[in-house]
Amino acid sequence: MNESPGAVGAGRIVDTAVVREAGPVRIVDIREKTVPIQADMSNAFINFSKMTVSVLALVTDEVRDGEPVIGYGFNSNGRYAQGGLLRERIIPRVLAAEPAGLIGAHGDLDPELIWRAAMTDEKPGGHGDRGVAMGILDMAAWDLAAKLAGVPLNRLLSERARDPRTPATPAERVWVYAAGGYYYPGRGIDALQAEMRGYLDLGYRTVKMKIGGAPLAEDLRRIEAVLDVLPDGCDLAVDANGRFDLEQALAYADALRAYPLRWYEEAGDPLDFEELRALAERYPGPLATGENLMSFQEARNLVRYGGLRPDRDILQMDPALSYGATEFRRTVTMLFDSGWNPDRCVPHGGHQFNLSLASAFHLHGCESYPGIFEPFGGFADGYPIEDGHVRLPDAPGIGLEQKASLGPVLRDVLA
Ligand SMILES: O=C([O-])CC(=O)C(=O)O
Ligand SMILES: [Mg+2]
Repeated sequence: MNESPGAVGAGRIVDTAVVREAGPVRIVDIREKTVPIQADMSNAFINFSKMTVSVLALVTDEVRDGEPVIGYGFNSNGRYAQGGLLRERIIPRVLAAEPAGLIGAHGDLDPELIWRAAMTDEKPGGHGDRGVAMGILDMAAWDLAAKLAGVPLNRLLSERARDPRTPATPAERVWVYAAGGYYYPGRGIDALQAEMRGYLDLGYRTVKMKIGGAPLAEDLRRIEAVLDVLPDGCDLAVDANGRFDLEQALAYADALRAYPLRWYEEAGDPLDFEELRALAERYPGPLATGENLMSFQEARNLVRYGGLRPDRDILQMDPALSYGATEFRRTVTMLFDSGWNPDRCVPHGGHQFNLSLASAFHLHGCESYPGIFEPFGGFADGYPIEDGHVRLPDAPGIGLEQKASLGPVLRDVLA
């Protein structure tokens, strides 16, 4: 058993696993556990005191170094755990699938085939929480596929899931920015400034803060206070979490254009493309949105109808919340076909799965949540942020075992 920090030993499973004699690897068990990631902080729309995450383990009969090979997945923060959907529909379909039907051209378990089995008898539309549940399963399927292939996920995705227009090898480092600046009870501007200084000390060059949870004048004071602590070469993005109607979105836009913001995020409802279009006509700076689009089809509607500008705006679709990497590869192709370069994408989510996708598909970057949404947020231990960029570990899979604080949570799914 690997005793390195963060190793996810699962001896108990070895005892019960059907150890394979010959033939392709089989999935022998799928476990889901709902865990809290509560924090008494708020964006303009929700408070996170009751936030939860589903952690899922895909257990195989492949044993290496005395341990079964297991793929792990979880959802990004902001959408709740999906135990119901997973346990009632998605997991039983994968377990009921003919094992040989899940083996792809590479002779191993294929995430695309697992995805299709899980979506059996699901009608089009109605994405929402189903996209989240599928994202959790798909993350585990890709973690598993990369572990079985013995390569880091960014390399596997680059080899097996890359659009031909994407560079042939994964990016070695990815631009990341620190997302924080939430509203906390009784918290003043000094604490906000201290939080942002902390991100700069960690090596970040771009920080993000919440707006829309306070009156405009107060938000402008908060923004100016953060800009005051940012040295040259650093910048600030702001995020309204879909709080504003058109009138409010435009009032903020008119005030925000006085500041050199990196972007103005999710002003209005994620599906109100008419509001977004009007905002894009009025606000000259970069806009960002997409984290609450839960499917390829919704992302396509954003590109078709949202009035966004491919030369400056940022797309934040989060693969972990929207049917996974298997679906995101289709989104990448759709973007190329629509005259967008995927390097306008900066996925929401702040974890290693999306970081691997950003590297494999040469996206502009990836979100990061230093110190919040732990232990799910954040990257591998020993990979510091350097001048706003991070490198990826060279271990098989997503690299979740390279983050010691995740170990107990992953082990617990199997308990
Ligand atoms: O507060 C949230 O739900 C997270 C969010 O918008 C972001 O990371 O951009
Ligand atoms: Mg956001």
